Amino acid sequence: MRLQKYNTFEALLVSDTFENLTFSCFPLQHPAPPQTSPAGSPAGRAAPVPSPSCAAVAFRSLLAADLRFSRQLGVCAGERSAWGSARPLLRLLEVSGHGVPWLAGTLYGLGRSESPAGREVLLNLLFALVLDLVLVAMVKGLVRRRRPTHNKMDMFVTISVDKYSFPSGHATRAAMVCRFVLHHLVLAIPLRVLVVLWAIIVGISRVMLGRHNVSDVAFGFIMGYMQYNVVKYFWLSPLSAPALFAVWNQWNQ
Ligand SMILES: CC(C)=CCC/C(C)=C/COP(=O)(O)O
Repeated sequence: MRLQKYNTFEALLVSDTFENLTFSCFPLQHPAPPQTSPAGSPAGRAAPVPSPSCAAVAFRSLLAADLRFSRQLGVCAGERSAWGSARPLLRLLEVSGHGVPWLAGTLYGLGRSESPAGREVLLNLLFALVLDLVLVAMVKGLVRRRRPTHNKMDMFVTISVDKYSFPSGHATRAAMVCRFVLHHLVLAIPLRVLVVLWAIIVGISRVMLGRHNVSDVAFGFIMGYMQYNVVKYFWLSPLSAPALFAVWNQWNQ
């Protein structure tokens, strides 16, 4: 049977419609009474099928709605999709929220920065970006939710866990970087609004490109928002990490 290939969470997610979901996971109607063999022997008895709880039915309904809604929003999933002509623009947005340019830009800034305060902020941004990659990889590897079937796997630089979609790494990074930038950069109001808009648009574009379901992005935003709290808690400074800054200063002399 097809379901035997999946773990429980995947089994809930492999079907694209509510109807498929009910048939491919657990039946939502009450099962037919178990059949017994003519002799009534236990060997001939069909295993009873458990009826799902209300919470399980509600959860599955939500997942089915998520899959269906995400498919409808995937209007740039291919060149021939409804809004396929906007795909190159959305792919540009994809690169703007990708880990490689953010890591490369931060490392470049660190190498060029001459002020200790600037270096401290950039070092913490580097820590935040690495933390984000590690946490997202862990959750993706644990949940193992497959990307939507309408996604074209033509993404720019991926790692093995990126075949999974929960949570969206772009959404976590966008939310975390947005909070980081708003806290540590002195920006005029229009620029602050632009940063927030960028984060929101990066998230929405993941669903429009067909890379993710809405729930992947929603959870990604929440996770990224909370990741900034971790960065703030473990903020690296000459006081909290004197050895690190001593090595750094030595290296830059
Ligand atoms: C290889 C490096 C440094 C980062 C990978 C960035 C990436 C491809 C994340 C996946 O994002 P989504 O989960 O939003 O598709």
